[in-house]
Amino acid sequence: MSGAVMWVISPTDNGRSMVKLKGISGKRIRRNVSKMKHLNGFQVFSSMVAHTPSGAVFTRSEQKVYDVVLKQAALVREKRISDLVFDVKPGKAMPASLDLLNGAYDRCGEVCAEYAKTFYLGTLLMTPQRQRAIWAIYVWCRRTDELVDGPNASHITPTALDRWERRLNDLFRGRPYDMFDAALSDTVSKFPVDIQPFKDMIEGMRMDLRTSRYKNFDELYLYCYYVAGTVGLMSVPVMGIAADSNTSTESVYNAALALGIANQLTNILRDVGEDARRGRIYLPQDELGRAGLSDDDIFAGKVTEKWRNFMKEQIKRARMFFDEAEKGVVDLNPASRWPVWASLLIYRQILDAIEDNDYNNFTKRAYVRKLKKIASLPVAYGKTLMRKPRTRSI
Ligand SMILES: CC(C)=CCC/C(C)=C/CC/C(C)=C/CC/C(C)=C/[C@@H]1[C@@H](COP(=O)(O)OP(=O)(O)O)[C@]1(C)CC/C=C(\C)CC/C=C(\C)CCC=C(C)C
Ligand SMILES: [Mn+2]
Repeated sequence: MSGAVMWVISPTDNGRSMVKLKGISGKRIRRNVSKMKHLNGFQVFSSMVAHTPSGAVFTRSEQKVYDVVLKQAALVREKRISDLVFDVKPGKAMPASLDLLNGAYDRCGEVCAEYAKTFYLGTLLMTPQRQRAIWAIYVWCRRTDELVDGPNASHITPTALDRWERRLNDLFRGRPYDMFDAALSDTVSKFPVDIQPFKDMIEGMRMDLRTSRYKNFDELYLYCYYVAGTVGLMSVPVMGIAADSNTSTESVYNAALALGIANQLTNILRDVGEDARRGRIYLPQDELGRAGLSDDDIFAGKVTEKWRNFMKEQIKRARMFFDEAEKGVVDLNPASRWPVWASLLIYRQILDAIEDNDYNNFTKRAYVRKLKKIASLPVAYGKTLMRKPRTRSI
C-alpha cells in the first residue's frame, strides 16, 4: 500500500491508544495534520481518530483524500523536469478520424462556452492543446453532474451510475462511446491524467443518491472532494506546473483540491434554500445543532441571529479553503493561471454576495453581477503576472 496513509490504533500497556501513522514520513504527516486542523477549524486532532471494536485501522476523510493527492502527485512528479514535459504526445489518429476528433473538441468548447462563459474565456489564454483538453474534462464533469442534477435526475439509479463508470473505464482504455467521450479519451491518452478522480466524482453522485444529510464536516468534506475537489486533481496534469516552480507537486495538488472544496462549500452556502426545497441539507448536522438550529429551521427559512452567526462561521471556513488554494495558483504553468484566478476570484465573491443579502440564502440567490465578473478578469490577469513562485517549504 505504498504512499497510503493509515491511522493504526493500537492499545498500549497503560490502556491508552497509540496512534501510528503508516505510509508517509512523520514530518509530512505532522504538516498535513496541522493543515487539516487549520482548515477544519472546528475540529480538534483527538476527534480525528476513533476506536473500532476490533481496535483496527481506519482512515478519515482528509487522510483518504490525501492518499489520492499523493498518488496523483506521484504520477506527474517525474514529468516535472521541465515545462516541456506537459507537451502533447503525437496523436495516433488517422486524418479522417482527426477531423472527427477536432469536431468533438470544438463541440466540447461550445458546451463549455454555453454553461460557463467566463471560465471559457479564461481558457482561451491556454495553449490550444491544453484548452481543448480542459473543455473535454469540463464536458465529462458537466454530464456526470447532470445525471443527478439535470432533468432526468429522478430516473437515475445506482445501476445507471455503474453503467456510466463502465463507460468511463472504456474511454480510458481507448474505447469511447460518443464524440464527447472520444475527446476525453484522446485527452487522457496525451496528458498524465489518472482515472481515480473521475471514479471518485461518480462516487460523489452515488453519495447524492444515498444520502441527503451530512453528520459532520468530515462527511461533508468527503462529499466536496468527490464532486469538486476531484476537478482540481483532474485539471492540474493538463494545466501543468510552472517550470520554475520549486514547491512540491503534492502541495500544488493540495491547492487544487482546496479550490474545488472552496467552490463546493460556496455552492452549498449559496443554495441552502434551493436544496431544502428538494429535501436536502448539505450543512453539517452537528454544527447546526451546536448553533441551536435544526432541519426545521432550515425548512422554515427564517433569517435569525442564530442563522447569521452560523453562516458567518461557514463563510469563514470556505474562505480559508480559498486562501489555501491561492497559494498554489502561482505554481501553475503561467498560461494556465488566468482561468484559475478568474474562477477563484469570481466564485469567492458569491460569499460576499451572501453577506450582502444579510445571510438570506433561503429565498435570495447570491450571485456575482456581470460587471463584477468582467472587472475580475483583468484583476485575475494582473495576478498571473505579478507573483513569483514561492520557494520550497518542506
Ligand atoms: C481552470 C478551471 C477553473 C478548470 C476547471 C474546469 C472544469 C473541468 C470544471 C468542471 C466543473 C464541473 C462541471 C463540475 C461538476 C460538479 C459540479 C457542478 C461542481 C460545481 C461547480 C460549480 O458549478 P455551478 O455553480 O455551475 O454548479 P451547479 O451544478 O449549477 O450547482 C463546482 C462548485 C465545483 C467546480 C470545481 C472547480 C472548478 C475546481 C477548480 C480547481 C482547479 C481548476 C485547480 C486549480 C489549481 C490550483 C493549483 C489552485
Ligand atoms: Mn450541480
